[in-house]
Amino acid sequence: MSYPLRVKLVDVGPRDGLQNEKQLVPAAVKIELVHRLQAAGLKEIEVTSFVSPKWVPQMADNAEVMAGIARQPGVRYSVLTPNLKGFEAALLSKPDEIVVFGSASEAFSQKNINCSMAESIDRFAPVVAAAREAGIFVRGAMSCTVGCPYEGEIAPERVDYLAGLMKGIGVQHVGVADTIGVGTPLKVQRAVEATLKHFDINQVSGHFHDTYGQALANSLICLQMGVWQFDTSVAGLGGCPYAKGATGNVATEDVVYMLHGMGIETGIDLDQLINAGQFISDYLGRPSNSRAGKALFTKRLTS
Ligand SMILES: CC(C)(COP(=O)([O-])OP(=O)([O-])OC[C@H]1O[C@@H](n2cnc3c(N)ncnc32)[C@H](O)[C@@H]1OP(=O)([O-])[O-])[C@@H](O)C(=O)NCCC(=O)NCCSC(=O)C[C@@](C)(O)CC(=O)[O-]
Repeated sequence: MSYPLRVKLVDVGPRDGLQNEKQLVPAAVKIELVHRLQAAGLKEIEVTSFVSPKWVPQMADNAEVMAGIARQPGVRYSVLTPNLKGFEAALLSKPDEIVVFGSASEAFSQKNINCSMAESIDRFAPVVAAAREAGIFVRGAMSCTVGCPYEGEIAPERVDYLAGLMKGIGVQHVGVADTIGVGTPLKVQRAVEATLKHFDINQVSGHFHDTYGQALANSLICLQMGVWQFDTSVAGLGGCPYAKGATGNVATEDVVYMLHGMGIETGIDLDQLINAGQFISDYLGRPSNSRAGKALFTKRLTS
């Protein structure tokens, strides 16, 4: 079995991780989290989303957070933009990358962005065109590629269809997301295979929530398929407001621990990453969801 020599992780903690928090997290805390993540060696951070504040109040400080970051050369800062209004607002914050987000499930598309899959693509098309015209890289997040909180299991044909639509409007990279963390490795493999009909292996990443404890196994099977880019969330923060019961993304610390243990480079300093996870967990007043993070932090205290 061969594995990639190097893996790129995008920490989505400041956006996906915090969007579902009931208490408003101050912009200064979000900015400090971004600073700690870049200090730990993360080269891409999903900072915030330019969505409706009525839908996701936690992200209402998007411009303030983007403006407050002391940007580090070599680090890419990405933001979610569901429509032209969001893109135009995001543009003022000079993101390196924008993310349009669609779903392989019709029901989730309606609940999350208030439109059908086809309508979402019509909305994304001018956003993608404008971003590419402005020289901004475009990623597409594909939600519910194995399971949906409203429709249940999702067939790979739905992923094939969505990936084809994303490709058709000029999206440059897609994330195969298990939004509610129900996927198991062979189902995830089929979703990735469906995506690979439209995108090159270098244009595909995995985005796995860990609700059922499958996210590391799902990441591993992707690695075996040659996928080398993953979204992860420091301290395993997260959940989507429109996917009730789903827990956070796989913890960045757990993925880094696994990858380093396999001899795969990430460029991330695990000690500093654990500090970042501890910082946000302390702020939120609850333990980190990262198994490796907790174990290594306890070991540090007792040695
Ligand atoms: C898409 C909309 C806006 C449609 O929402 P809508 O209500 O259908 O929008 P609308 O066009 O009818 O406009 C209604 C109001 O919203 C405003 N509006 C319209 N657009 C914007 C905008 N961009 N920014 C700020 N305001 C906006 C607009 O100006 C208007 O304001 P009003 O006249 O009533 O005062 C809404 O459904 C929305 O914001 N949804 C976002 C939901 C969300 O953020 N979900 C979480 C992210 S996805 C996710 O987490 C999954 C992912 C990516 O991580 C991968 C995975 O795990 O699956």
